[in-house]
Amino acid sequence: MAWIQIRLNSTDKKAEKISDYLQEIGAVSVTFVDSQDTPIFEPLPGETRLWGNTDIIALFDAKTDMKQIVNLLKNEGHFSVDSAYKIEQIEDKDWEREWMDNFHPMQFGKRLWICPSWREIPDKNAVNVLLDPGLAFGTGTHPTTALCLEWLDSLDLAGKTVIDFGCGSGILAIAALKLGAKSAVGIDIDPQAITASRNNAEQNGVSERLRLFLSADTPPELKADIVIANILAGPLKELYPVIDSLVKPQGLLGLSGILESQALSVCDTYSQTFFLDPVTEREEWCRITGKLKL
Ligand SMILES: C[S@@+](CC[C@H](N)C(=O)[O-])C[C@H]1O[C@@H](n2cnc3c(N)ncnc32)[C@H](O)[C@@H]1O
Repeated sequence: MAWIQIRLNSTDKKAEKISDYLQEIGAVSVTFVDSQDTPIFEPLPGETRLWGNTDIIALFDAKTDMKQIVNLLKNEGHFSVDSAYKIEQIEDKDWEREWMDNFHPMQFGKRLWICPSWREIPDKNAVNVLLDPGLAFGTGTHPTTALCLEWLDSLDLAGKTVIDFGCGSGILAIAALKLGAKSAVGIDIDPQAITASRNNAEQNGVSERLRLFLSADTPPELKADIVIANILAGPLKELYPVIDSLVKPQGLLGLSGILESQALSVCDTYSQTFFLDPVTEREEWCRITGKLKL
């Protein structure tokens, strides 16, 4: 399978914002490379690097209209009309190798680590989730996933049931199971996410405790002690009646994928039936948590 990659240079400060935007407009992965340290990423012809810093490499499906992607980036002010960028067609194996070079174990909260399978596990006594980058969202590198993982790490999940709504790679459900949850359910609209979650659960030895459903096939009476949903503010508001109905009485809710500027309106919606905690922010993104009132 072939992919299209766009590479552009940015200041370190702007890189996260551009990465978030690239993922919003369909990038299946975004990687940062320190442009100072990597001779293979020399400045492109015509590119002046006033601040040195970061190369952003985003991967899109081969059918993507890259002219449209470039126009969207320019319209959003993420780079100027004459900024240098490079678009190239690449093969699966090249992309995988690039990911392997740039993906390292990451710690979330006190107990939890997400570790690529080809790296040494830094702390064998920690709760280690083995997870390799794939085509479904969720490796821990995005602030919204990180916020969710840290929340799960902070909870006592022993014996609890968990629903991961919008499971992507299954990272949150698998982390919850490894942190002690009794069982978990992953739900997604994307069949690729269901496949990725199943494979990742197998790799982590938790597949017997994880059930997976496409949204349309979700059993009607499904409920859990803890529901976590890292989608986006718009869908989270639209899905309020569905997500609300999935939480058991006195159950906990964690929401992410919400920009700071959207937090108030998501809180307005969910405070109808949840006691909400103070909002937690990270790099323009938010996490909203709470407890069902009834
Ligand atoms: C930002 S990713 C989150 C993945 C993972 N849970 C994480 O935290 O990294 C959002 C996921 O929600 C799924 N999604 C979007 N809208 C949905 C909906 N209406 N119902 C179920 N899943 C949805 C997407 O397919 C995607 O896999």
